[in-house]
Amino acid sequence: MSEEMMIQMTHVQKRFGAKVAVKDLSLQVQRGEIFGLLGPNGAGKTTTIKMLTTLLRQDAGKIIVNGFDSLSQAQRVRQQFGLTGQTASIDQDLSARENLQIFGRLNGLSRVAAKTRATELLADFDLTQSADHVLATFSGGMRRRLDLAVSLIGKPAILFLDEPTTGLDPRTRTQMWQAIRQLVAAGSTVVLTTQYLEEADQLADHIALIDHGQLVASGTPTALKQSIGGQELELQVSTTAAVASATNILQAVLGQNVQVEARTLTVPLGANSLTTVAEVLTRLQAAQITVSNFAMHTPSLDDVFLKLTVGTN
Ligand SMILES: Nc1ncnc2c1ncn2[C@@H]1O[C@H](COP(=O)(O)OP(=O)(O)OP(=O)(O)O)[C@@H](O)[C@H]1O
Repeated sequence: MSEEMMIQMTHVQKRFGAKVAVKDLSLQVQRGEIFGLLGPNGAGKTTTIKMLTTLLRQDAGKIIVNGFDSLSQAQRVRQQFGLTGQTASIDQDLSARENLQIFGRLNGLSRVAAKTRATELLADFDLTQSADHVLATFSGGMRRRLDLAVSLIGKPAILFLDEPTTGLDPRTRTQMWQAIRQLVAAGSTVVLTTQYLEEADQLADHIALIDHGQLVASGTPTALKQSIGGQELELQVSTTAAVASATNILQAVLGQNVQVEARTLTVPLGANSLTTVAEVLTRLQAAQITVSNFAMHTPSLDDVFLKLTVGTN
């Protein structure tokens, strides 16, 4: 395995009875990146994360985490990562600082080291001001940041973030994204699962989209969006009588097939789209065709998701 690779899964399979939850899945996570694992409900994300974190054993294939084999070196693999979602085990009657110190001690740090680490993490996650308040007074966003801080006590090489911002308001979500970006800037590798495609788009360097336990697409968010097509121009003419001549103009200028639905015309745009769109408008005006609606669309990750996955429901 190359030095840059933090996780390498090759031809991994997992069944539950007759149900194949993960089928011949191969994935690679580079050191220092945010890797987004996406897929519809039942796609196999949880099963994959459980195998990566040694909570489940795969039936076939190989998983190497930071150089260690998930089956024969499970203990070493467990030392490589932090997991979020441990807030359940955090004591509500203690302060953020006290909780961090306790987790530090549980992670094998000395009393002094646990204190120092707690102070560092409180500063990193903007919790210094509330450090000595009991958790019962914390907002959802503060709890989530503390949860992230707790998972980083042992300075893990990899962090698994499962739905890190579910239920947070937009402002708090943006703060969480900032905290995650800072982690990666400081050298961590993050594996992220999320229902929010915008979150993956904002954060992930690389995305693997899975469905029915199989990889259906992988790449940077930009590459995935480009893979399902580039920009489209959509315009609506005000009268049905103008549809035919507008179609001719679009075809002539853009050299692409025009999709017509009632008075709405849709056509893919190539490179130099702004110049060609300007020409389309000039020609439509010259032909005295009135446009009642006009839009340019760039595919979003939602489009990628909907186009490439089916899901179980
Ligand atoms: N312990 C189990 N026993 C039987 N089937 C299981 C078990 N765990 C998962 N499955 C099945 O394996 C498939 C993949 O499940 P998994 O939980 O990995 O999907 P997921 O992508 O995490 O879905 P979600 O987004 O809903 O959490 C599903 O069809 C699920 O019903």
